[in-house]
Amino acid sequence: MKRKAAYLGPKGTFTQEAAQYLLPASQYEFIPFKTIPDCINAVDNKSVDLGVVPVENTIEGSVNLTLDWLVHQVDIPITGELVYPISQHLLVHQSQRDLPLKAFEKILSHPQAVAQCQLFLRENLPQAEIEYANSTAEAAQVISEHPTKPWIAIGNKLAKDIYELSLRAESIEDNGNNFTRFIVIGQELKNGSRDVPYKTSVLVTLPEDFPGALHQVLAVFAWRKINLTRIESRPTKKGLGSYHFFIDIAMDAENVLMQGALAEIEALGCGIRLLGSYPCFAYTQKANSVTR
Ligand SMILES: O=C(O)C(=O)C[C@]1(C(=O)O)C=C[C@@H](O)C=C1
Repeated sequence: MKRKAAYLGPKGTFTQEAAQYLLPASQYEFIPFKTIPDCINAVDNKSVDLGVVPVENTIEGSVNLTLDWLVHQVDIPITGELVYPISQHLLVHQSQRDLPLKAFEKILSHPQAVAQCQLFLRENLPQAEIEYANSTAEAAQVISEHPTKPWIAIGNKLAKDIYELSLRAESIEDNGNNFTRFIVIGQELKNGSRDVPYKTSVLVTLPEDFPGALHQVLAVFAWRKINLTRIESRPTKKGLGSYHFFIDIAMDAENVLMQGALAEIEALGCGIRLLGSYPCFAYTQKANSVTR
């Protein structure tokens, strides 16, 4: 029987592309969910085996909803990562395809997609109101359901084909270096061969706020020459000025150096939660050529 993989839907999202790139269709059934929390909850309540959700983009930064939901609402391990290229396009209903850009009244898309195209939108569609959708594909679907409206969606070519839309402008992101990091959460993937680099994600909470508290934590990694690939603070939601830190470390949690580092952070009185230790896959041109 096929394993079940949740992704942010509906059909035609970047998350679907990433999930299908990473997980073989022969082994997985892909199930769309309306929102990122719905996806994560489906993994948590075991109605699916695993889920794929976006976590960070090169232009716009963190997907805070993913980070916060993983920390505050559930306790599910991260079991893989894929960095996937993103290209945003303007999609319109066939009946609106000859309308000049300045005549469109509304732009629909996911907030991350809109943020990736700020310069283009300011220059070419300054008059249009922006309406956020749960995903780029949801925006494309709305356009397909409103053929007479002068509305435009930002999304990918998969959504263009699925919802039978026209391509009005291609690759409109502000920076060609547009990649999104997706994570796999839940049981399995993790089967990277040893030449796939491993990463460990932890959540660190400082014991109290004092000068140099964060410095002490970072020193634990620095003197061991352990490379950090990301550090992100998010509010603990317990009060203004109260933060915890997401730290990504370029090392497998089983490495003795890492175990020493994590033990030392605990000895400093910090709270430390292991979010996952997992293989990091990168997209290559040849479809489905991920090294497993
Ligand atoms: O809306 C989609 O298509 C998604 O898969 C979500 C998402 C995101 O949240 O970052 C994924 C990749 C792009 O950066 C834009 C949107």
